[in-house]
Amino acid sequence: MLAAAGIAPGEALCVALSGGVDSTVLLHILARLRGRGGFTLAAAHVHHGLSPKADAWLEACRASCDALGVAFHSFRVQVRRDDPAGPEAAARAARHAALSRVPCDWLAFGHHQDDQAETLLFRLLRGTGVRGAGAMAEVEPGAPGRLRPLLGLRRAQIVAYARERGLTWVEDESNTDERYVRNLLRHRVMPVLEEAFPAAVPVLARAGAQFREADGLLGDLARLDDAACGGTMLERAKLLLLSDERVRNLLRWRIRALGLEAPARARLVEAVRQLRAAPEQALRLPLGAVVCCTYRGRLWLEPEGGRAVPEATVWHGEAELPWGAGRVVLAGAVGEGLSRAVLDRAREVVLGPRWAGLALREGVGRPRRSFKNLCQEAGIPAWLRDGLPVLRVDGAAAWIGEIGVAAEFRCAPGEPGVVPLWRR
Ligand SMILES: Nc1ncnc2c1ncn2[C@@H]1O[C@H](COP(=O)(O)OP(=O)(O)OP(=O)(O)O)[C@@H](O)[C@H]1O
Repeated sequence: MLAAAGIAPGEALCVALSGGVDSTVLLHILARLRGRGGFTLAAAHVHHGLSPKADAWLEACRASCDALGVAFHSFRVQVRRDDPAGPEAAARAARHAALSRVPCDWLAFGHHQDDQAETLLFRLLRGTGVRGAGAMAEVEPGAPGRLRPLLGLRRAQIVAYARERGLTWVEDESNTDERYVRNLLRHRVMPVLEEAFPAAVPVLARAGAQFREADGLLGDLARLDDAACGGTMLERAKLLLLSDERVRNLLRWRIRALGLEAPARARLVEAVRQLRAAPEQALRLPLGAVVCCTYRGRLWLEPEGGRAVPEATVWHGEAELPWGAGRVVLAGAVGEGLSRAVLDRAREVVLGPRWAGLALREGVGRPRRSFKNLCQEAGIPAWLRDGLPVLRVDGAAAWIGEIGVAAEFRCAPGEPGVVPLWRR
């Protein structure tokens, strides 16, 4: 398995050592393989301070490492018992954050096949999608990567190994809420399941591997659909040519690519329904941590609560300026856009957001219209207005993204001009 993970000679492995039987056995096996595997070995223990035995666990881990000549790291983390996520989840988050600071190429965990089967069942019963049903992978590339070399072994095999070799380990007596449900599953449900289906554990573990494979394929499909729909800003019309399932899969994939949790299925179902029901309309569809925005044939995701209003930048003739998550390209042209001569004569040209009292005259002889009126007429929804780029020339609005150029700045036929293009 270590070879299959692509562990190169000289790479640093670190066992996440709780002091329980699983990670203690893992430590012993890896210590024996050290010479042949060509990797360096260390272990790290996280002291959560939740149990009165926490100090003893840390010392037991240190002693196991000393006996094997394995470098030992320990971390003390603060876990609030009243954490809104619950002490178990808070401890897990703090533990994983601490472990990811260990200077190593791979962290090795002691999860085994019974853990895998329980994880899958637990997640299915709590409600999960294909991603969650994939449970735990043997190899998770990353920095550091994660390995679970014991995933193919049953708990009983691990305990038998530990007994045969006279290893000592500590027992975790914690019984907080989530543990309680997990323990119920482990001690009451699994034995009944195994009585009826003797191969329940390996079968469930295999199902996890199949879900993981399916999840990988869904990711591949989303990547293809994303590219076909235009990449960064999706083309709504192309997106709607896909089946509902593929649109949902693509949105889910995009949300995860932002490092966020995918929303509940019902939310995605509703969002896709609304996208189809009003294919022309500007929409803001809540999807948990993000909002799916559509406007004029484009579709994109924004953080919930909207994006920060982009900052103003002075223009010194650059070909483009950053604007929020996108940019404004200022392309040279003839007889089009803003008059180059007028811009060159200006004391200051700034790309920034709208300001109070902003108004613009679209044509010679036409009245100056307020920003609000211009937006209303152009059908620009209120939620999009703070994010519109405005080119301000000596205090006057010369161009507003999605609206256009002011009459007094417009380039005459045959004259050199500058055409601003907002690329999101
Ligand atoms: N306090 C700890 N310090 C270091 N490693 C730990 C600690 N607790 C658990 N681990 C590592 O995590 C593995 C799984 O532990 P356990 O089953 O208790 O955690 P879990 O909460 O079910 O899993 P996970 O943290 O992956 O969600 C252990 O075999 C061990 O490798």
